[in-house]
Amino acid sequence: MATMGQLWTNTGSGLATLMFVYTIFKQFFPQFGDNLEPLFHRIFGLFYPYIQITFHEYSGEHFKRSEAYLGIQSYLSKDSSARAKKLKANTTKGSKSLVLSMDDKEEITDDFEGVRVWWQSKKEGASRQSFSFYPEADEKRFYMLRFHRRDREVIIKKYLDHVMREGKTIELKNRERKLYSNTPGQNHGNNTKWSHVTFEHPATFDTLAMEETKKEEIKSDLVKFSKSKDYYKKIGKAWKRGYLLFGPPGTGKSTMIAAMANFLDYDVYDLELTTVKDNTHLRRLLIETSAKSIIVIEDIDCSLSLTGQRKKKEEEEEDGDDKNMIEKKMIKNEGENKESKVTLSGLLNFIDGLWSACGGERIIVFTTNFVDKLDPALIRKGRMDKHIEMSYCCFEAFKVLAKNYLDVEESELFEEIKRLLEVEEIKMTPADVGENLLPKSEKEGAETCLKRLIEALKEEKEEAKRKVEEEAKQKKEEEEEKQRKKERKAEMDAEKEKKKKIEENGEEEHRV
Ligand SMILES: Nc1ncnc2c1ncn2[C@@H]1O[C@H](COP(=O)(O)OP(=O)(O)OP(=O)(O)O)[C@@H](O)[C@H]1O
Ligand SMILES: [Mg+2]
Repeated sequence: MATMGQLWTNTGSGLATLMFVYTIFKQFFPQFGDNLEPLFHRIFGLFYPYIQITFHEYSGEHFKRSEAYLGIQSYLSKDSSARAKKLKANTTKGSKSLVLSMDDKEEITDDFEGVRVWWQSKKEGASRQSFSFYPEADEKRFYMLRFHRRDREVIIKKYLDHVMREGKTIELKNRERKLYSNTPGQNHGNNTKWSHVTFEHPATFDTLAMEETKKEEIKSDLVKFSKSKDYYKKIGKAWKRGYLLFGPPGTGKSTMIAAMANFLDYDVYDLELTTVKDNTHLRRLLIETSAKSIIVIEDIDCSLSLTGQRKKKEEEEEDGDDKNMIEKKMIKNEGENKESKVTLSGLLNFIDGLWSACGGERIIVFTTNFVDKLDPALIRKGRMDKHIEMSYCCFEAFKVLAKNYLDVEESELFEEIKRLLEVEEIKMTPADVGENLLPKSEKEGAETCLKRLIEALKEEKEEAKRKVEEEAKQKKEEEEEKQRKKERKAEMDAEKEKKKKIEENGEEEHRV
């Protein structure tokens, strides 16, 4: 009895013969060729149990590569680099690394839910003899997917979706991420537009100096957000999340944003509100942002009329005597508002409303040095979902910096540093700690740097002590001055009282 292999070989050669006969027949009797083609395909289909789908590189719009083709290319790149024997290396626009894909005429197999498929990279078209600047223009590349017809359901309903989804994920991972900014140098008429550079900030959560538990909490919050597309859809909320980072300068707010972007593989839009003319312009800029991005507004407390309204209010509450001063300030505020008319409500409306229509996930991050200065409407939960305090360097954070800067994980000097940071509670920002740990010459070893940090911490302690003493002294002097004023006033009052009495007595004597 013939084996399965022999059976297929026989069928295969039978089909080849049929094809050959048909081609000859078509050449000699072209008038019958077209009529017989459907019949031929039907006969061929009876013996050939496979279905083929082709995905062309260029389809539809001219010069625009088909998304499906690119998705498949990315999807297959992970397997082809491991399995195909002939590979092709490409740099695609916006990709940060080489994309390896299988070369023309190569075939690889893929298994999905127990179903096997075959992918082939193919090329068709004339190879021109004449010279052209675009020698490849006539070549048409495509991927051909082949599968057994009994698997049609799985392939059409599930597998192709799976390929596209995975392909997109790989594409996103490979893409070059961008840092966008709306700098005033890029003026178009009156409005600034986004310009971009490659985003290559090296900060990661591993290099971020912060308590481990806090880092883990933020990381899992980000992961949960990025995977919650369906959840946000279900609850009818725009797929966005707001973070407020607050803390003194040099505690790592900007570094944290870079670490977030690197962690999620998102683009960053650095929005400079002072160059945004008005709410309409702001809206346009925000609508232009792409999905998978972090929109950053740094130092929100310094951002013009957002706090301008508050400034006016505060001024009204000021001592009425200084009217001239207030008027001057008001004029100044109006001047500022003229330059930029972005309002708090404009920004809030956008955060709350329009994003729902934009689709795609976005994170918005505000940073500030003074959280108390912000309008409560801006930072209420729901708008800024997570408030993260970036504070002075703790021992755990120091250890991260020591590892980053000096490659040191243990040292007997650590005890002293721990005591200074935890027992003495000396406040130093991670930026200052880092500056002290940074070797200043080739010769400087880790120990020298750690000792420099200890000295700096001690100096900081002295400085803090001096400050406290100075403040106490100033306060005491103010109290004394107040007391003196009080006593002087009491003396003057007594004097007045005395005078009054004398005068009253004089009048009485006069009357008597
Ligand atoms: N938590 C941290 N972990 C690691 N490096 C840090 C940290 N904080 C500060 N640094 C270092 O200090 C420098 C300044 O930090 P960063 O710009 O992030 O501070 P910031 O809080 O944004 O300050 P500002 O309020 O002035 O904008 C960074 O280049 C970084 O190297
Ligand atoms: Mg900053």
